[in-house]
Amino acid sequence: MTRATTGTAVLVLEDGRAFHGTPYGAEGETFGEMVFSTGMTGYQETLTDPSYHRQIVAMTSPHIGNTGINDEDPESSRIWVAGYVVREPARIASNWRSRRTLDEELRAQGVVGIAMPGTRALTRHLRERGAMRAGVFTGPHAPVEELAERVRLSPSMVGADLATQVSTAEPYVVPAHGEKRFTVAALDLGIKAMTPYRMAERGCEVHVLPAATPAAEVLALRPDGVFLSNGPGDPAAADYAVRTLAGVMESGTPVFGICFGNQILGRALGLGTYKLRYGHRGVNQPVQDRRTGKVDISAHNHGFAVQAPLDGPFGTPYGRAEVSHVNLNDDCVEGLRLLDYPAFSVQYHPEAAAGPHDAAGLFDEFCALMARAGNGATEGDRRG
Ligand SMILES: NC(=O)CC[C@H](N)C(=O)O
Repeated sequence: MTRATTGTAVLVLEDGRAFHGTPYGAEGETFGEMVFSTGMTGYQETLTDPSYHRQIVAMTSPHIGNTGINDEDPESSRIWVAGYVVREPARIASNWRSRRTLDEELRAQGVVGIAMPGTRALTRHLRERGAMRAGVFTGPHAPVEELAERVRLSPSMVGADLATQVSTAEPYVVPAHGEKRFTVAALDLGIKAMTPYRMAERGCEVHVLPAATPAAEVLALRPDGVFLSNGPGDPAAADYAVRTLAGVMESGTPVFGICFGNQILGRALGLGTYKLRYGHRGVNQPVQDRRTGKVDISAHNHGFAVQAPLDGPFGTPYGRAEVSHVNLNDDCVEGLRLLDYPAFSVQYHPEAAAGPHDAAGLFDEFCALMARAGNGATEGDRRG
């Protein structure tokens, strides 16, 4: 049972706007970039997604915590969000898998949050004014203008290198389910557990590597393909990953990237990245494959995007490339495909944790790319 909400809490934005409510989760104070997620389901996956490191997440779905917390759905070993904002916490957690309440879990992991009636007003404010920093303060607090000043002193997301802070310290292997077909080297820039799982299901043995692993160490595994994961922070600050990818691409190894990985591939192609006004976070973003016209409803969590020409193929150091997918809400780049090199990437989340499974076929496409490149056990195991 969730405790009765007592006491006061306030959410303060860097522009001085304040929202009042009651404490939810741990008491104290926290700072981060204020973002909102429109997902109606999947709060457990959202909370444990390393891409949310240093972000305070507001849920637009008004009732959060209904199914409690289970031990199967976390996407990593801890909650990563810097703070949590909900409208109305569920008073009862009810699900056969539930082990404890969301409130208990937030408290146990020291995550400061607020329950407040104004989540709609907050979301509209961010949509109009754009992304900004925020702080949550529980208990008796200083005047709002003083708190806003402290928020303005907290670090910005622009220029933040965060992937190295969330990445695995040591490499580890996720074995293939059934017969092994491919060796995949996955650069962990903030990887979610479901991602290597989706590849393992397709016969990939996935070697998950720390974010700053140099190309020579990646290639020493003699991988059939290299995967670049999602991750937190500004892609413009992750030069080490761009360098690693450039080294990998000199070898001709197939590449697949998602989210942060799409941005890193974009940078390796010589493209720029920029901060979106307020980003895409949720499980119902319409993305169109420009080759087939097919629309996937997809899971998103990104605040930056790649700047690329939409009017046809363009030149890169690896031959021609094109924008493969666009978001139908705002036309932003949602995927890149190289035409003269076996590499592609998407800005969204085919691992679908949480979210619809429309884009799961992209993992099959990666396997097909590795098979076509003449790698993998299906082509005869040449590596002995
Ligand atoms: N989920 C992700 O990989 C996010 C990528 C990047 N940090 C962004 O906000 O755009």
